[in-house]
Amino acid sequence: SHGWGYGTTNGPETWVEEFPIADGLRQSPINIVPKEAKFDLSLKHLKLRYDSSNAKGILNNGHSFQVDFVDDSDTSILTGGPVSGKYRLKQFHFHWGSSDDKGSEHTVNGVKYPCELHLVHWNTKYPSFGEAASQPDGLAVVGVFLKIGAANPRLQKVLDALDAIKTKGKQTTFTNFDPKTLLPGSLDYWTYEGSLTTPPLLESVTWIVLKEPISVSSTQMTKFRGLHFSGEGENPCSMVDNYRPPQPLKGRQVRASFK
Ligand SMILES: NS(=O)(=O)c1ccc(C(=O)NCc2cc(F)ccc2F)cc1
Ligand SMILES: [Zn+2]
Repeated sequence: SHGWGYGTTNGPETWVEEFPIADGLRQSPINIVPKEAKFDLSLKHLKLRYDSSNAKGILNNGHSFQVDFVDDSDTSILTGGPVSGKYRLKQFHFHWGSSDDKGSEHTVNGVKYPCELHLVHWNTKYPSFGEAASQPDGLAVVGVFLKIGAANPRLQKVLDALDAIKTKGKQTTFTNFDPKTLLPGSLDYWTYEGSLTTPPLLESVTWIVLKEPISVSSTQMTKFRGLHFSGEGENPCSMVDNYRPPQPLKGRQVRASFK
């Protein structure tokens, strides 16, 4: 069947047919222009408190791979930053390119990074992720750029698990992992009101994009590219270029937590 994807016949330009919100007023990702971002003194520092024992499993969902977390208690939460209340970590995943010159969803002054990490959190004022995902203040996603440089040892445990989830639908246990180890030294961020970057493209995300990238080596990037969009026994289709291009700002203000 012809589910959404990133190919020529089911890619981002076609999503509006089934998900008309694709042309909505607060779509993501966007191009971030640092000079046009407004420093906002009222923005608090980002507080991320994660419990490594909440890591549960790692899954190839046919669009990316994600590391899922136990989210039945407030042990891995995001507070502060641009949000009020507590947001629980649900999963993290990545978007990447077929070559090192593209792959991120957000861009900075039009520059694409080879990869972008998304840490997905939901507002605990709602009973579940699914409920929160349909509310304007339901989700908070922290975006982290990956830049080609020295191999990043913090990524290794994730990358070593990919051989076990090569094809769509495969999953395996993934425990004792603290996603804080994937964050850069500075938590300076840009923030704006946006959406999920994949269908159903719901406009429920407060985006928190960190200014400082983390490193990844070209060799490590080839590990991401070894995954398949396709299932076992199907025509093999490399999982690459699973990014949506930047969307119109439509009057939104991007704020900066730093000068
Ligand atoms: N790239 S991103 O960080 O913007 C992003 C984060 C999460 C999801 C997601 O959970 N999709 C499935 C899904 C969406 C719902 F809205 C409700 C349930 C559900 F499983 C999609 C995109
Ligand atoms: Zn994402």
